[in-house]
Amino acid sequence: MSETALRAHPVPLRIGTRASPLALWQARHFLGVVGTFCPMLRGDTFFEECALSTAGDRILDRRLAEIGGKGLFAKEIHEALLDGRVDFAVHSLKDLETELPAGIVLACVLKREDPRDAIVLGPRCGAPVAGNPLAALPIGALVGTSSVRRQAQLLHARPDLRVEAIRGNVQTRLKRLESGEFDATMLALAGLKRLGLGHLAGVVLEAEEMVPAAGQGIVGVTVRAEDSALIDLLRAIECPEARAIADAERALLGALDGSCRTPIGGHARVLMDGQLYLTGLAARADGSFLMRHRVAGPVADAVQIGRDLGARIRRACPADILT
Ligand SMILES: NCc1[nH]cc(CCC(=O)O)c1CC(=O)O
Repeated sequence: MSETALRAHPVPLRIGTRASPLALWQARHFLGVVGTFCPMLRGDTFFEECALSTAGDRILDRRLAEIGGKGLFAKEIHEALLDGRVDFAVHSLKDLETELPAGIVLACVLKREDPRDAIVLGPRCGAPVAGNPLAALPIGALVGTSSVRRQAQLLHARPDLRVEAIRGNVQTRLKRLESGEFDATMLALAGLKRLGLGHLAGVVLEAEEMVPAAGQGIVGVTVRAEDSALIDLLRAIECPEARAIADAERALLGALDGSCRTPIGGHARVLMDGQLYLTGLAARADGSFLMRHRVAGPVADAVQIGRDLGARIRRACPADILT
C-alpha cells in the first residue's frame, strides 16, 4: 500500500506553494485531505511547508499576459521541485501550464470547488437582479479585471462597460474597489470562498454564460515523475470526476493553443447520465467576436472530447483569434 511505500521516503516531505493566502489555504487543504484518507500521515512530522515567492506574485503592475502568462507561477515552483528543494507542489490548476516540464507529472487533482466566476459589486452598483446577472452594473461601469477571457465575455454581453487591468491578490483588489477606483471586479468564486469571502460575490455567473478558465476551482498536485512512492499516495486520494474534468478542459486548452492574450475558456461537468459535457470558448478581447461550442461524450474519453472540441473551435474561428 502507498502508505507503506511512503515510509521509505525521507521525511519531512516538503510541500512547495506560493506564499499568497489562497495558495497557503490550498496547500493546507491538501494536507487535510491527505490526513483524512491516510491517518498515518497526519500531523507535523511528515510535512513541511515551503512558501516560494514567484515572479507572478512580485510583478503586480503589469498584465499577467505581458510578463509570461500562466506558466509564470508554476515555473519557479517546478524548478524547486526538480532541484529537490521541495518534494511536491500544490497549485491552482488554472495557473498550471498545459504542458508540464519534462520530469514533472500532475499526480493528483482534488474535488473541484465551485468553478464559476463572480462579480464583486462596488458602492456605485445597483442591487443584484434575479435572472439578469449583469443588470447590477450601471451603464458604462468600470470593471477591474486582468483576464482577457473575462473581459471579452463581459464586453460581448455589455458593450457599454469599460474594463481596466487590475492585478494583485484578492485583498488588494477589494481595497481598490472600496476606494472607488473601480465599480466592480471579477474573481473566481472558488478563490473568494476559500478565503472566507464568498459573501462578497454580489453576482455569480453561470459557467455556460461566463465560461471559466480551464481548471478553475481545481487544486492540482505535481511531483517529480520518478517519485513513485509519492505518486502512488497521491493517485489514491485523487477525485476521479475532477480528473476527468481536468483532462477534458486541459486537452481543450492544449488544442486551442491560444497565447496567454487570447480569450479562451473551457468548462466541463459530469452529469447524472454519466456523460461529460464540455463547453469551449474563444473570443476577441474587445468582445466583438465570441464563440461557444458544447459537446458531450463518455467520461472515459475526456481527453479526446477536449481535443476534438478544441479542433472544432479552431476551424470555426476567424484567423485573427487563434493564430
Ligand atoms: N489567476 C489567479 C487565480 N488562480 C486561481 C484562482 C482562484 C481559485 C481557482 O480557480 O482555483 C485565482 C484568482 C481568480 O481568478 O480570481
